[in-house]
Amino acid sequence: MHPRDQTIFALSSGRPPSAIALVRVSGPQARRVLTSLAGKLPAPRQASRRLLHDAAGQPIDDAVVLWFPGPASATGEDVAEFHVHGGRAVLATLFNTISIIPNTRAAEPGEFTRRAFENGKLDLTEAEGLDDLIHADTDRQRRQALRQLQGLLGHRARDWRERIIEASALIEAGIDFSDEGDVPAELLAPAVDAIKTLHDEITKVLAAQGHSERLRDGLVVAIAGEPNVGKSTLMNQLARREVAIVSPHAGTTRDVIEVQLDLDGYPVTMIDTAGIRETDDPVEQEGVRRARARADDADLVLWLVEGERAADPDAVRLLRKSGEGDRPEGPVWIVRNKIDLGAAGPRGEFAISASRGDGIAELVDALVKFASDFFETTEGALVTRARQRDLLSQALNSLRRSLELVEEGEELAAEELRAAAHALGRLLGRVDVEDVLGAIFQKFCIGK
Ligand SMILES: Nc1nc2c(c(=O)[nH]1)N(C=O)[C@@H](CNc1ccc(C(=O)N[C@@H](CCC(=O)O)C(=O)O)cc1)CN2
Ligand SMILES: Nc1nc2c(ncn2[C@@H]2O[C@H](COP(=O)(O)OP(=O)(O)OP(=O)(O)O)[C@@H](O)[C@H]2O)c(=O)[nH]1
Ligand SMILES: [Mg+2]
Repeated sequence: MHPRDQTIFALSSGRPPSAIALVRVSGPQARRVLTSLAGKLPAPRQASRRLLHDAAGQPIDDAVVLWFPGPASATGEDVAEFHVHGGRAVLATLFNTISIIPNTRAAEPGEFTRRAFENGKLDLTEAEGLDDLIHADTDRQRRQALRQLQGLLGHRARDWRERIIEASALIEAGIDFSDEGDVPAELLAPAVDAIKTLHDEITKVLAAQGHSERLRDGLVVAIAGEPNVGKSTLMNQLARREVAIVSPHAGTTRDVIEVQLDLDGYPVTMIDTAGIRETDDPVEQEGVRRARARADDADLVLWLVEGERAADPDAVRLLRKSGEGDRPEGPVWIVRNKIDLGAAGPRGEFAISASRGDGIAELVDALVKFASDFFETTEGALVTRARQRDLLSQALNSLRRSLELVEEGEELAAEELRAAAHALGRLLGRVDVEDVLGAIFQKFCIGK
């Protein structure tokens, strides 16, 4: 039997033990699974309380079960759900009992969604949105993912694809009409207009993307500076817990330490690094190397200084020196720590006491403002991944070439339109799916 025809099951809720666990079953045997464990088939789409039994007739658990006959189910197949007590032994017995029913097996990551996709319940952009929604940590990430799950990009892409195919039909009709050589311009005018409008619309959607791809994994802010200035203390203050070791001993932090923060809905990865200095200790040298690398990649560096000392401009410049390629040097904020000891820095610096908490609220406000500027144009963005951006750009390039060709009355214009439609077909997962499906679904959670 083909793996696609097997009935799959998985724990769709979090790790046991949990108060309640949801086990989903999808495929042709879902009905049999449900009736053999829970007795007579419950009414479709209605919660029913049942005592579940194993193959020997022994009780497993007091449960709630649901029956979604296909195709009106999340996967498009027959689906059974078991809402059980989320203990390890309950789940082990439940899985055992299901798996001895022929043609059933444990689901692979993303396999439920893959089946939903294959049964036309969602397109590829919607499946990507679903995965993002499951991994969303902040409210803004959630809203962006939900827009995608609801098909906002998918609907636009479907509409563009249809209109491109129509324009290409117009051109082909024009070419057939003229027996030889050049196609009369007035015949092609409607197609030209249509292509121009499409080109404008796709350009706008791409331009409105902002940093939406970054909203998925967050803004990176690195805390850097010389040893012992209080970087780890600041990190703990921002994280509101003891993530990093603090000690009066210079060279305490060696590894790069990360915490995920939710700053007013903006996801921020805060990084604490080893104090940067010349050292003979090879372990510390490696720490300094990592600190430099991460700070160099960060979207923002908080450069911590203490006491009366001015920030060493050379050290700061060195940190951000490798603005190689097209990446500009990123911003650095000077943050003066330990102001409780009396030293006040020049204006334009942040002044804090990481250990007492002075100035932290102001620093956090500024970070929120920075994040909100960074993600400003992201609100409402429809494009959230490189895959989507690349395919839209390809469609756009093909449209532009087809416009040049059609204005010359060239037959090849239709070919370029077909390429544009093809790129949108790939975006939706209508064509050439095999190479992307594995890559997308294997990163999904089990049970989704
Ligand atoms: N218990 C439970 N909760 C869940 C899910 C689930 O599968 N089970 N979901 C899993 O993703 C999400 C809800 N998504 C769902 C999507 C489609 C259908 C469904 O039955 N669709 C049918 C009927 C549509 C209708 O009548 O509204 C269909 O599309 O034909 C159900 C849940 C989140 N919560
Ligand atoms: N008085 C005062 N002491 C502070 C403040 N912030 C940190 N310290 C102290 O400064 C020392 C160094 O703090 P850490 O946070 O470990 O410094 P670090 O920059 O992470 O040091 P390395 O990891 O070694 O580079 C500790 O003894 C802290 O308690 C502050 O605001 N005021
Ligand atoms: Mg430290």
